[in-house]
Amino acid sequence: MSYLKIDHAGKTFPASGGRENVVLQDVRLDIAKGEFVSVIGHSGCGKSTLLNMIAGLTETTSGGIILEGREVNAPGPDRAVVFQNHSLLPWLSVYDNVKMGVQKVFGRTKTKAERHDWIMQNLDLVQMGHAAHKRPGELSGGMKQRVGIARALAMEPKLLLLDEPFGALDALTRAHLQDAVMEIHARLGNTMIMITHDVDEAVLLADRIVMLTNGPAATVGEVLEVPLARPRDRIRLASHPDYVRAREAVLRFLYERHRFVEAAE
Ligand SMILES: Nc1ncnc2c1ncn2[C@@H]1O[C@H](COP(=O)(O)OP(=O)(O)OP(=O)(O)O)[C@@H](O)[C@H]1O
Repeated sequence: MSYLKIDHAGKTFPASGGRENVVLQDVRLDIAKGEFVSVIGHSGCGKSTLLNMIAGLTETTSGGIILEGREVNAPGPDRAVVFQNHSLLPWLSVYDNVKMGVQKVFGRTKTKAERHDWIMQNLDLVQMGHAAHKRPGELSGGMKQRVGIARALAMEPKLLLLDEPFGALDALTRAHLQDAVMEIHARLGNTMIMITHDVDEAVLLADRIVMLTNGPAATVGEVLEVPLARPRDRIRLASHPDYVRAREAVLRFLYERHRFVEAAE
């Protein structure tokens, strides 16, 4: 039995004039515990919709999402999401933003002192302990994303769902945060699913890359194993034959699909 099973899942939205917009159709995927999966596909194909279905924020229209043998049909603290644009509450300090989730999950099982230590431990994990008292407005984009990751991790979710978390960041900050996510994954061994538009990011981080076909009715087109040992070093990997091969395979998939769309228009 797989840890997370996306079982023939589909999503149709109502469209204007009584029509229907079939966004995803028959998506099938089995994800193992501790796996890092990247999801890539052209803009608008349904990546966020898929992640939202796993998060329980969007209902599936057909099929289902099964996490550890139980069907997902609502959001829950066992699935934390980090969005591209941080969703921190601006009137709360960094500390209190993380505390909100911690109270919800550990309000009954950890003492106040334990919860405090846990909040600080998670902020330190993303090197943001020093900014615990600051408000989100006083932080850079990269720092806000770090806090968003800390807040998600502090809930000890079974699944960490990352929806283009670094899309709005400059290349250097992005690289630092990619390294931070790889370290966290190595240390905690959590199951992570990350949407990205960035082929290098997908190859660097993932154990497997799930490539979605173009919409409408997008589905899994190809799944690529990334056979690179960890820890991964971006500089050393850049010329590694397996890295280059994986990168090419993803580019080819996207390029061929893209051409197909143009030809069909
Ligand atoms: N709540 C909604 N109601 C109606 N249609 C929606 C809704 N959410 C998404 N869609 C439609 O579903 C399709 C897929 O959107 P989605 O955001 O999942 O794509 P995406 O692959 O994540 O795009 P991008 O890469 O540009 O972020 C789009 O056509 C979008 O208009």
